[in-house]
Amino acid sequence: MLQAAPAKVNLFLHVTGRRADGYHLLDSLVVFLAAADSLHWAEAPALSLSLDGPEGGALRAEPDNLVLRAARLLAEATGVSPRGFLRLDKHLPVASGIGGGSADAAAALRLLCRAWNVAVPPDAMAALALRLGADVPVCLASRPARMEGVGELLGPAPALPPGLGMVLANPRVALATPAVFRARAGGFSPRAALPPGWADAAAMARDLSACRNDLEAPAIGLCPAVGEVLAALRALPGCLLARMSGSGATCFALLPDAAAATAAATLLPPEWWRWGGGLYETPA
Ligand SMILES: C[C@@](CO)(OP(=O)(O)O)[C@H](O)COP(=O)(O)OP(=O)(O)OC[C@H]1O[C@@H](n2ccc(N)nc2=O)[C@H](O)[C@@H]1O
Ligand SMILES: Nc1ncnc2c1ncn2[C@@H]1O[C@H](COP(=O)(O)OP(=O)(O)O)[C@@H](O)[C@H]1O
Repeated sequence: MLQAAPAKVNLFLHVTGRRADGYHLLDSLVVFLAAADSLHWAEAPALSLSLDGPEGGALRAEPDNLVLRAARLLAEATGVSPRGFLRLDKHLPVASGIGGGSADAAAALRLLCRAWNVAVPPDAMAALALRLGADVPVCLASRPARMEGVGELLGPAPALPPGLGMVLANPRVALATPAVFRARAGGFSPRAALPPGWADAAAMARDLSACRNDLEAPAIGLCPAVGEVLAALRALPGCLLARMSGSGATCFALLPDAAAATAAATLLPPEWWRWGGGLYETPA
């Protein structure tokens, strides 16, 4: 059994406030890309996880993978004993602002519901997801969404133009989310005003240019290479908009089509993690 765990990109990220517990209130437009980890499950009496793939090495030393935490939480919530051999094929860089860990956790919840033949009502599933991370609820459906609250309030995204292309680039520096939030200075941004949809990529880029990622400046302060990545993305042929995703350090460039994005990614420095393609096609 197999479940894709697609990368998320925050097309903009406004920090609109702060809760008493220190978590930040956000307004963000989230889309999912064909760039993905994949999680595999096979029958086995005990629960285990192996890490594979080009980015698996970065996680091998960590004691508690989000996939195993998701599995244990689901088992506890449904009263089953956790079982199965899980293999995570890791392609997305760790701690990079494209939600790889959150996508893996969401994929584990979905895959194990099928594998263990358990059903959890959508509201309870969303609550379980939120316990694993603020970004996990939006990753459960892996569809474009307007994300607010600390990540738990999900609404429809504006209708997106078909065939969008996206280039991702990461300078191979891990940025820890809490450190970037801590480095943020200044006040809060307003909620963005968005239209019901965009007819083409240029119109979308124009409206998105009026928004921002409020974590971009603090991330550049902690990791100046983010500035170099943004400059390189802006110089790509066909780039309509370049911005950092989430708490970084991965940045994206929006292009009018996926083929142009695939070609453009090859122009970036080979020592960076780089990817070009289209949006994730959510299975019906
Ligand atoms: C910033 C975002 C934007 O999509 O993406 P990433 O950079 O992680 O990809 C997310 O809100 C991250 O979500 P996630 O990575 O699941 O965060 P969590 O594990 O829940 O929280 C990690 C830490 O980030 C800070 N945090 C996270 C979310 C939020 N709304 N406010 C916060 O202040 C807190 O310091 C928290 O302890
Ligand atoms: N399967 C996983 N993939 C990525 N990170 C994981 C995973 N399991 C646990 N982690 C931990 O979660 C952290 C990623 O969190 P975060 O900084 O929010 O990443 P991102 O910005 O990519 O969403 C990593 O530093 C790592 O310690």
